[in-house]
Amino acid sequence: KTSILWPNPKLDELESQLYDREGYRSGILGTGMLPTCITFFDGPNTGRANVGDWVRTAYHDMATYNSTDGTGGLDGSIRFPEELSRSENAGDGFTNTLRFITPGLNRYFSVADGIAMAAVVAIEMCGGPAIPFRGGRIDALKPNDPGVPEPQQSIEEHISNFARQGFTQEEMISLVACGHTFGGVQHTAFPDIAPPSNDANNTSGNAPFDSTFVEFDNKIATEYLDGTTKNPLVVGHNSTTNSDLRIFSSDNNATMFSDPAVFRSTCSSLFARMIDTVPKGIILSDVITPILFKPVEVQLVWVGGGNVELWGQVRVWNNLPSQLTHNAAHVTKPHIPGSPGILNTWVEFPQIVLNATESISTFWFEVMNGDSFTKVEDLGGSGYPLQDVVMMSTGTCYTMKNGVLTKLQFAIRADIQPTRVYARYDYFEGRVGFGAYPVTGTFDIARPSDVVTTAGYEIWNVETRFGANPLTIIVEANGEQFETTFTKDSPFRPGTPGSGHGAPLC
Ligand code: HEM
Repeated sequence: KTSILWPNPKLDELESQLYDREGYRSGILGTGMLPTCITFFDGPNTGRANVGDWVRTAYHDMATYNSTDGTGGLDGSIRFPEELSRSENAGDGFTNTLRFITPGLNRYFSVADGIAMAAVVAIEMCGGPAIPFRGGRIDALKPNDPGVPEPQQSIEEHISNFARQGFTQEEMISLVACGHTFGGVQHTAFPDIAPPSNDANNTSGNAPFDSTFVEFDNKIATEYLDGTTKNPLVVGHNSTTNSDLRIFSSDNNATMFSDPAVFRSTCSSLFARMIDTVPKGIILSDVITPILFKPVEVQLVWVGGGNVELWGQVRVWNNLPSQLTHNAAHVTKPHIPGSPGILNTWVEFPQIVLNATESISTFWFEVMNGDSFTKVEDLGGSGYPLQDVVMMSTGTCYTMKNGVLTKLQFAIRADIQPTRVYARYDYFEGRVGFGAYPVTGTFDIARPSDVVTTAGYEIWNVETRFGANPLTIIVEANGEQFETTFTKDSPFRPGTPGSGHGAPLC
């Protein structure tokens, strides 16, 4: 349903973060699993991998959930130093995860959605099942009550703890096995459980849960069942902390099955429930699926001289039509293929110059495949809507002197009487890795005295200290809002994506 509404910046952003995993315009998450799943934030030779940290982070953020009153859950509260310093959150895996994902967050992409999506992308890219992802988690503004299970606790405590989180005993057994197919116990974090290591390729002393600790598979179960497991929470020298042993055997191994397909589908649905366990009152979106032909940053741009250009790209999901046609003009060969994996491709619009006085209000494009079947992409007949009330201008530029200063230039339709013109920008509250989360601020823009009117548009020149990325200019008129967004990567110059992008220096 939501996928046919355009533009829908939040959906577009989440879809891109979820599915643009590598190459040009990739989001931040896929890069954590490339070139392989052994990749680790803190450098090689630690014996660790991002995938372990990311999946554990999602679980620990969620595990504070209290199903009786709907408090806690996956809400990004694990970013607070007070939560991080609890013994139930021992180790630096959470800070590693937060430091990796936070720079990719913004007004549409909360810490909580970032943590949930990081787990989904990591699990999928490391051989696991697809996990339906819904967006819309809202970041908590204070720490949650403690409640993450710890290895020295009794099986009774674990059963009641998981019940509080909303999981039965059987689901607890499965979820622990699904999580512990990745990663292991680090000596640095749990010196009493994992022995020290002299291995130069395992400086953290990682004792893996199974023999394939960066791969999703059911070896966590089969090695446990056939007695070959080295899982430090099953065969650890200190029986008090052998929590996986107590959990896995708590129903006489009835749940610890060896069928890989059942393991896969069970984990998919339990991981989905894990990330969808959010505080009461938060309503998540529908499952986000890839948009096959997705307009990206399509907008009308003021280029001066009374002219307007239609700029933008179409992202083609994971395949390549032989030709993409836009408003009947033949276009472009795709020039930036995504790398193997998910073969997303971006196709730049050709240069389309319009006189500002004969503006357009919709666009559409055609996709032709080898069999000469032509498919029109026009939002089911209505066309993709464009607004021409406020347009960014190619006259915008940056200076780096004394911090960043942006010289904004934008055009507002002269027949509009704006009741308010203002800017919206993103920034981080707190330090990255130490409680930071993205927030949005605004500032009003007064009509400059030197406004010039050309071809039915007023040209506004405004200086701002905000080198903000993105920076949105919003015009309120007749009870409606019209907006245009400047990003560092805005296609200020048509042409090859990845080069000549972004506002030029002044
Ligand atoms: C009673 C329940 C659980 C206990 C006592 C427990 C305990 C532990 C311990 C002690 C570690 C070592 C952490 C480190 O050294 O950094 C660990 C790692 C991990 N846990 Fe659990 N865990 C439990 C449940 C879960 C669940 C339900 C999941 C996910 C669904 C999960 C996912 C992970 C992952 C992925 C790692 C690897 C972290 C890494 O390698 O960086 N755990 N767990």
